[in-house]
Amino acid sequence: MIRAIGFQNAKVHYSLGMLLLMISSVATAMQPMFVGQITEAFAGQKPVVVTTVLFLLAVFVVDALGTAGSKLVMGIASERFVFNVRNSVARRILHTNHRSFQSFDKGDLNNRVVEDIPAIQRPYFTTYPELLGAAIVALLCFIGMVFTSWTLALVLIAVLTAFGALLLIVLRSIRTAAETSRVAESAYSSRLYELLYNFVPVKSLGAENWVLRALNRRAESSRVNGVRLVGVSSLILPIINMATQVSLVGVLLLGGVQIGNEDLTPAALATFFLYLVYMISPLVTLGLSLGELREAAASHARLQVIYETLPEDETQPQYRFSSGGPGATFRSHNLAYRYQGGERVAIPDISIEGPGIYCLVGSNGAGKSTLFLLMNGLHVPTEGSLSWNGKRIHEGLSSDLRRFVYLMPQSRDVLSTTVRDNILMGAVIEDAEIFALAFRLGVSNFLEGLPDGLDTQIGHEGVELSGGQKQLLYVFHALLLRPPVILLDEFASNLDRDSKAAISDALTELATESLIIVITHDKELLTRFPRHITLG
Ligand SMILES: Nc1ncnc2c1ncn2[C@@H]1O[C@H](COP(=O)(O)OP(=O)(O)OP(=O)(O)O)[C@@H](O)[C@H]1O
Repeated sequence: MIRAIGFQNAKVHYSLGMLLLMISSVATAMQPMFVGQITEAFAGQKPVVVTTVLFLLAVFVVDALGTAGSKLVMGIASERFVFNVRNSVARRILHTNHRSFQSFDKGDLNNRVVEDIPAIQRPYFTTYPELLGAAIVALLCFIGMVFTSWTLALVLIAVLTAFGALLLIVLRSIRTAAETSRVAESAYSSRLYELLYNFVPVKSLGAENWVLRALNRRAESSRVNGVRLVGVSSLILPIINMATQVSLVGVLLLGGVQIGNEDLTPAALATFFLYLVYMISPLVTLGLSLGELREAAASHARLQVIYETLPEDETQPQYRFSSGGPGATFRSHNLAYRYQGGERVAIPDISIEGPGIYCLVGSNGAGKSTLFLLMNGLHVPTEGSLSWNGKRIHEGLSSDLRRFVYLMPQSRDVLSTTVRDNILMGAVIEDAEIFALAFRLGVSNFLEGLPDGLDTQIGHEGVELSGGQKQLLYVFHALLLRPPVILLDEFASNLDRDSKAAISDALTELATESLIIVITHDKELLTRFPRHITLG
């Protein structure tokens, strides 16, 4: 499946690359034959045939051009492969349901996309072509050897079979070592992610050394596993070296004996030896490539897990929510949600009639944020039921439901893009409407003071916004889109008095047609919006 995704629009380049590679490999394997003929002419003190020399030069050129051309088109195809798979995995991650997404560690997920995808393209674009080229050269050289001296060729087979068996045992251990090494690297990446995210608290608590020690422990585990992998992989080359040395010595000794017995001519031994030398480099490539294949298999398995454990979210909801005029109604019955860690959050039976504004209150951990996630379908109830406008919510409805119920979560950050993109998040709304809203909220100065207006870049390459300015942008989205239901989790915690009052006015106006539920601990807002729903 991953292979089919990766090869979209890359097959033509790939096939051309393979063809060029095969041509250059045949050209390589023909060289000993021509060199052998020239050597025999020298040895027999006969004139060298010009066409043989010309053929030798021609195969040199074809070899060089074929190798370079093949590398180029394969490179183009491999970049396309990585691009395709990255897009597909990112799509799967963003389209999966919330519960499956939560089961993944974010650093680990990042590591799989950034590291494992380039790792899995290697077999197709480097290893298999190398294997094919090596196999063609080795096979043709071997045929040449059989025709030169079949007894020496038999000895060679015996030696290579013995060392081949040894190689297989090593290759099996490489796959296991590669898997544990990738897991350790991901664990390091996850920890690093968390710590970078918490840079400010770490610095202000003076916890740099404590954090470094935690990071070092993961780095140490990654190092130990890396060493283990390098350790097993490093056995490949000595095995191949030994195999070639034993082959070379064996052929020379046995060939010498055969020459003594007049079963073989010195020129034939020279040609056989030449074939063997030409065969050695492909054999080394073959051994090393097989090792790389085992490492890539480990990465492939990690990516496969993403496709298997992140199901694609529903694309065609069977039921379309519509506000059907003002007044969304919500009901819950025996509702509970159990987190994967085992925490069970029970929600009392609730009945809410829109439009209007309600405050959702309760102590820390009472389940307010959990209820919001259930209300907009990101969490699917593990017990009981909930319904909007009499329609019971189940998993298949969630994507349509989220267009009906807008949720602004408690923890959110701006994206490194323009102010306009951060406000709209893909929605199509005229700039004039954004400025009109800013004017109504009394925050025009904020938007007009930005260096490039709505095109101002936010993030490390642009301006930094204050916590309150960020919250303004998040609330803008809801006020502009005016969805039938709006859930705001602590929307005002960083807003100044004036902004809070202006947004509250705007929400009150919006609440004539929409149902707005606000999670807040703010006394002013609790007084202003007197209808409360209490949890816990
Ligand atoms: N991702 C999670 N995995 C496991 N348990 C969770 C998760 N998120 C919340 N919980 C648990 O669910 C319970 C309810 O949490 P929730 O965030 O809904 O409370 P809350 O009322 O919004 O709290 P607060 O006012 O502090 O934001 C808590 O006991 C919390 O530990």
